[in-house]
Amino acid sequence: MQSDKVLEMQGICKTFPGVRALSNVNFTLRKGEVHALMGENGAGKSTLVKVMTGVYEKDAGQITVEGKPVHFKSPQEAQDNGIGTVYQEITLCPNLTVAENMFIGRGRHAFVSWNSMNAKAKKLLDSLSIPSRPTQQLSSCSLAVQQMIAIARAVDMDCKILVLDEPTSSLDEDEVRKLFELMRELKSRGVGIVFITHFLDQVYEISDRITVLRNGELIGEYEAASLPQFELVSKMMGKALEDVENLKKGETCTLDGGVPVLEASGLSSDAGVKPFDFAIRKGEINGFTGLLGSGRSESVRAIYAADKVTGGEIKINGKKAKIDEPIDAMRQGIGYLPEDRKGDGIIADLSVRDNIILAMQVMKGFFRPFSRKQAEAFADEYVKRLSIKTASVNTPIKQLSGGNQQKVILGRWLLTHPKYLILDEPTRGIDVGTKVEIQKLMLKLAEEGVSVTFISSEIEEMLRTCSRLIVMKDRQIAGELTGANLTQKDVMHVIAGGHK
Ligand SMILES: Nc1ncnc2c1ncn2[C@@H]1O[C@H](COP(=O)(O)OP(=O)(O)OP(=O)(O)O)[C@@H](O)[C@H]1O
Repeated sequence: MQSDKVLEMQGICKTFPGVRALSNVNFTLRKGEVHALMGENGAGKSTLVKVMTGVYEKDAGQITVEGKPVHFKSPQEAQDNGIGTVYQEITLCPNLTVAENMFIGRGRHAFVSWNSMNAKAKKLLDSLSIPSRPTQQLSSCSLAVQQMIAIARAVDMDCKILVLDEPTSSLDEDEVRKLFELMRELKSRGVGIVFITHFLDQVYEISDRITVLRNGELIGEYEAASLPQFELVSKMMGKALEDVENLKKGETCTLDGGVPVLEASGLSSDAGVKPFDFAIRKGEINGFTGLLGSGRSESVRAIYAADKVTGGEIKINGKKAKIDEPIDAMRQGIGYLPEDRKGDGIIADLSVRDNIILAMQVMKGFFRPFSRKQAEAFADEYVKRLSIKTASVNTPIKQLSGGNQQKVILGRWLLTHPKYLILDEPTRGIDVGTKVEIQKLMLKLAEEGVSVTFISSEIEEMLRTCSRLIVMKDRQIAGELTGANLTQKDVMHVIAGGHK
C-alpha cells in the first residue's frame, strides 16, 4: 500500500563538539500537511532541519523520501530529492529581477529569451497569487513577497517537501496572512510543509500536526487539534506552566516627578525619524510600538546615536549630554540591544566570552584588555545568570542556537550595569520559557532602578511589562498610552486613527 508519508526520519543522532544536538529523533511528514517543529531554544529544531536538507550529515539514523532510502551529503542532493528550504534570512539576490531570482542557476531552464523567462515567471507568480512582477528588482519587494518568491522557486523545482524555518519572524500581520494563504495553496497541491516558529498562535492557525523536541530528544508527535496550547508549552519547557501564567502585569515603578534619567527634545535622525520628544524616569519600563516601518526602531536608534542624529538634544539626569556616536551613549550608561542581532549584534567568529565582554571592553579601551581569567569570570557569571546553553564560554557564538545568541547579547549589556537599557525585539526568535525569563529580568532591573525601553512585535508582551507605550505611525509619535488605556484595542485605535 502506498503510504501518505513523504518523509520519514528515524533514530537521527547528531553530535557537535561538546553538545549532543539530536539523540534518536524520529520525524515523519505526510503529503499535504503542515507539520510544526516546536521546542525551546537549543532544542535541536534547526539541526534536525539541517540534517533533513543535507546541510549536516547525520551521525546515525535513516531517512526515506517517499519510501526510498536517502543519504544526503549536500543541500543540492536534498534539493534533487524534492526538498526545498526557505530560511528566515532570504538567500536570494537583491539586485536581480524577480524572474531572474526564480530561475538563476537552474540548468534545465534553457530560456531562449528574457521574454520566455518572464512569461514563465508571471505564470508561476499568478498561479500562487504572489503580488509582484517578473521584471521588478527583488530589493523593491517587501520581505514577505521576497519570501514568497523563494517559495515559488522551490515549488517550481518540484519540491514535495518545503521547510520554512521561522519564516514569519519579520512579517507584519497582513504579510503573515498572505504567507499562510500561499502555504494553504501548497498544501492543497500535496506539498508537505515543515514549519518552525516561536509564535504559538500561528502554529495553531496553520498546522495539522506538531512534533516537540526538548534537549535534542523527541518528546512526542501530536495532532494540533488535540493538544491544548498550555500542554504544548509545558511539553516544550518540561515543566508546568504556572511561571508563564503568573507573570505579574507590568506595574513598574514610574517615579513621577523628579528629573528624567533621559530626556530627548526634537530628536531626529538620517534614518527618517521625524523630530520627537521623549523622556524616561528611573525604574520605568516603557515601550515603542507601531507597525513595522512605523519608525519605532529608528527612534530608539536615534537616542543611542546608532544612526546619524540630525537634530535635537538629549539631557541625562537634567544635564545636556553630547551623544554623537554609540560610544558616547555607552559612556552615559545607555545600553542598546539591536533588532538585527546577526548584522548589528553578534560577532560570529568570536567566542561567547568575547561577545559578552565586548561592550565593557569598548568602554575600557582596547589597549587595556581584560585578562583571560577576568573575562572568563564575567562570561561565566552571565552564562549562569541567563541560563545560556553553550558547551563552554570559549565556544564560538555562531555555534549557539539563535535564542542563546540573543541571551549572550543581553548579557553583554547587563555586564555594563547600564542606567538605561534599550531592548529592541529582545524576545524575537526566543522560546516561550525564555521569553518569560527575559520579561521577568526586565521587571527585576526596573525594580533595581534601571530604566528600560522595550520594543516587541508582540503587543501582548509589551502590555504585560510596560507602564507606558509610545505608539508610532509614519515615523512620528501618534500617541502615548498609560494606565487603563494600556490595551491592545487602544493601541490599534491610535494606529488606525492616529489620534492621542
Ligand atoms: N554548528 C554547530 N556547532 C556546535 N554546536 C551546534 C551547532 N549547531 C547547533 N549546535 C548546538 O546544538 C544544539 C541545538 O541547536 P539548534 O540550533 O538545533 O536548536 P534550535 O532548537 O533550532 O534553537 P533556536 O530556537 O534557538 O534556533 C544547541 O545546543 C546548539 O548550541
